Amino acid sequence: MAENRDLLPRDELTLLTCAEMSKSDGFAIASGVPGRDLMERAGRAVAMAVMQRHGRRPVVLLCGPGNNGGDGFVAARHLRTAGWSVRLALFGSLEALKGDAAWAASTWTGAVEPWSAGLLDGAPLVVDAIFGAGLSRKIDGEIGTAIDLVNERKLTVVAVDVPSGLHGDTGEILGRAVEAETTVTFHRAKPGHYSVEGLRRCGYLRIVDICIPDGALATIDPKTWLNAPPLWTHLLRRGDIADHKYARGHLTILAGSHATGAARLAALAGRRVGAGLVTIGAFPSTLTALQAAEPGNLIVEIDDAAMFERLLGDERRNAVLIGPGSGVTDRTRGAALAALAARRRVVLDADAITVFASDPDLLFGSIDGPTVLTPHEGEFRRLFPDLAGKADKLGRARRAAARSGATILLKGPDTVIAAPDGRAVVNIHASPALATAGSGDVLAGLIGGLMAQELTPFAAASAAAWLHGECARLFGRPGLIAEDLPALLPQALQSLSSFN
Ligand SMILES: NC(=O)C1=CN([C@@H]2O[C@H](COP(=O)(O)OP(=O)(O)OC[C@H]3O[C@@H](n4cnc5c(N)ncnc54)[C@H](O)[C@@H]3O)[C@@H](O)[C@H]2O)[C@@H](O)CC1
Ligand SMILES: Nc1ncnc2c1ncn2[C@@H]1O[C@H](COP(=O)(O)OP(=O)(O)O)[C@@H](O)[C@H]1O
Ligand SMILES: [K+]
Repeated sequence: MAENRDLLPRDELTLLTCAEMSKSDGFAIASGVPGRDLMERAGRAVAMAVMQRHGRRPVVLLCGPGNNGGDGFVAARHLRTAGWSVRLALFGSLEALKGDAAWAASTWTGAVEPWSAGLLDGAPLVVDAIFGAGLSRKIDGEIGTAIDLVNERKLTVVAVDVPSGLHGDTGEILGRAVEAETTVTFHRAKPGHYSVEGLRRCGYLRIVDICIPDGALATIDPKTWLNAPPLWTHLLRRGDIADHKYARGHLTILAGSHATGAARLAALAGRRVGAGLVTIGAFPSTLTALQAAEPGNLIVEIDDAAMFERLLGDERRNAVLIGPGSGVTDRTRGAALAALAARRRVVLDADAITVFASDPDLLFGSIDGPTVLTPHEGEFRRLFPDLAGKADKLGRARRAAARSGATILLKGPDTVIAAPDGRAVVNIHASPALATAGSGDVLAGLIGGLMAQELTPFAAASAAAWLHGECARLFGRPGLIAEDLPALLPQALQSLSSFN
């Protein structure tokens, strides 16, 4: 198999933090593109979005004290030139505007009004140019009142860069945030756009090119991408004439004393995604039941961790999945430690995460090879109590990956996959229908199946998360259950041909 089966960074899928975006602007300006040209393009793009997405109607621009407000002044000018009825309110004073924003305000010949609730009478379309990348504290006072009123009245809002109140990096809501119909952002999206709060508030996201030179990304060395097939589709095996099943890897899954369905779902996913063989290590009392199930699974008896360790004496068992239905037992803990010590490609999910709750450092100290942990928030809390329950999912997953030495796949509508070296991918290719028992087992099986085919943990977890979401989307009607997902994998894999 190919030597480097890692994710391929793609410029077009890069996500930039607010600081990285500001660095890009700096690069553009240093390359001879004046800052006001960037603002002109940004504001014009906002006006275009308003006109393309909405029929002509009165529009009110709410402008803040920084450059986000500057974009608003430019948009107001273009809308008025196009014949729209435009009113503009500024939070703060014209005299206090600086730099490009002061220039933008000087090109606006209409009235600059103070904020008043009356501006929203008659349900105008609202352009939210209050705060963007410069949001630095909770929104309250007059601006808070204005945002609350816009939201309460359910006015149609086009937001500039981010809905004001949404933090572009962490996806946190600082006090409150605008609920937008469309958000127009510039150059590249930010992680916050794809956080749960961002997905709720951005509406349709339009990413506009404002002519920042290509070289800008190279100077930033970005570390975050939106998950999509161009990152990893080249790593998926195509059939080779010399193939044999061992060439496609052998995934071994540890089942428990009950809930054998979890291991079966994972095994189906592992085989469908291309592992050459999948073995289920069965507890003695479940042996017969598992042997009577899917005929393509190999079943071996595993009483305890020592037996599992002996099983790994076969070098061809290159990937191991422990956790789905494995049980929170010494057998599970011992098997996980044996797989890590044997430097196999290891996926630890569910019970194999929970079993280390009393001693996470034992787990972290044992991770020295390609490893993925796939916690949901509850399981994450057990291993990383100090990082749990806060905003900034991306930052939390990154810190967990650095601390544990494993790739962390932190689940949810905005699944984050973070590698120990600081790289991260955000996956929003999903469906709420995945919130069904057993769907996580399928995901774990997909990761294990791809690791068996020697994808790196980061690439395997990214590809698996996308394929998992694609299966749910392909189902395309209500009533999805976990069993449906593996059956849809062939179609999901086939759909990747359009990305080649
Ligand atoms: N140079 C660039 O990077 C470009 C930036 N552009 C726009 O510029 C924006 C960033 O501009 P800025 O850095 O000036 O930042 P913002 O315009 O987002 O806001 C900064 C101002 O808001 C104040 N502020 C922050 N949080 C507050 C709160 N909760 N309550 C009250 N005041 C608060 C700050 O003290 C500062 O005065 C981007 O979002 C984008 O819209 C575009 O013009 C394109 C080019
Ligand atoms: N609202 C949602 N939108 C998108 N994906 C979701 C949502 N809720 C759950 N999922 C996905 O479904 C899977 C559920 O996994 P998990 O909680 O481990 O379930 P189980 O253990 O029952 O199999 C995860 O991949 C998660 O990201
Ligand atoms: K905004």
